[in-house]
Amino acid sequence: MHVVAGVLVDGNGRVLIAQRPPGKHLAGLWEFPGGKLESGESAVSALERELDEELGIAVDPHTFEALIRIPWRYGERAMLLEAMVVRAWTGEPKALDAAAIAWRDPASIDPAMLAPADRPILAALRLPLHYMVSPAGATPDRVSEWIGETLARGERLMQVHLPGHPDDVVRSVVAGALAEVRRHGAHVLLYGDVEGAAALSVGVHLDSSQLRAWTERPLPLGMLVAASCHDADDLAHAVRLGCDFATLSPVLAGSASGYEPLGWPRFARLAEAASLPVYALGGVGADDLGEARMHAAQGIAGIS
Ligand SMILES: Nc1nc2c([nH]c(=O)n2[C@H]2C[C@H](O)[C@@H](COP(=O)(O)OP(=O)(O)OP(=O)(O)O)O2)c(=O)[nH]1
Repeated sequence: MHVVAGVLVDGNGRVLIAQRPPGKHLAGLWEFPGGKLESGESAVSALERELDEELGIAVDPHTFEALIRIPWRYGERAMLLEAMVVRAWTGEPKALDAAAIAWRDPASIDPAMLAPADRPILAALRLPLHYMVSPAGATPDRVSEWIGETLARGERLMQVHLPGHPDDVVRSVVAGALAEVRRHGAHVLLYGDVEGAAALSVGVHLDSSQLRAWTERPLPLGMLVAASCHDADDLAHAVRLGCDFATLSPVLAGSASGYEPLGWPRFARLAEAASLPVYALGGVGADDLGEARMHAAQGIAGIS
């Protein structure tokens, strides 16, 4: 079953969510308006029709922006949920089919109120285009400065990785920067340190062996959990753990750990098959963002 969902975004960055009516599958949960493709219909035509039927608005399908594709399974029911961003329409959206509709800032939506397959859509909406990783080999002092410089450049998602330094030193670097990080509405993730992340109420980035070792999400919803993935198995595991996002590497350059570069076509196949936002990592820089977005990436991850 192929389902399309439209994420209407208004001029203030709020999105329209709709509550599924009583008697339907997932009744009472909130979703993005849309529905199933009819036979012979393309995804964009289906969305145009559904937005007319469910909200009474007219849209130009040429303006839709691909957001994320989520393969999902509700028991026996397997589906592909394809989400597209819609920024322009005519008419005032009305709840013609939904129990209710509401405009919300994505940051204020509780993922638990959404249909489960929509939680990765919310994650894709909230996450930025860049995931910045602290410079390899930097000292703790240098990483403290790097956090400030990175925030000043407008970046909002950062991983602190200080290999070879004790956990308490890394934690104090992050603790010292936390007020500034929060003031910017940014997020920081500790590499590999679940306990430290829980203590500081920040995110954690799991390495591939931790990804295998955990059997459930290591932190509550609201604290970001990310994972380093290299293949389809890793990505499937990250989805099972309920990770908010993953990095998939190496895309262009080989890695020190001996992985062969995936190349963009294989990256795209893996990212599309994964039900979570995926950042491209490994040999990619700021110039590759367009290429990455065309290949199903949430954005690019890296050091500079
Ligand atoms: N429309 C929509 N459906 C979603 C979302 N998330 C999600 O899990 N689903 C599921 C719920 C349903 O099992 C399926 C879509 O079914 P639907 O009932 O909305 O489809 P439809 O409008 O064609 O409805 P109908 O003919 O069954 O009345 O996808 C979402 O964001 N939007």
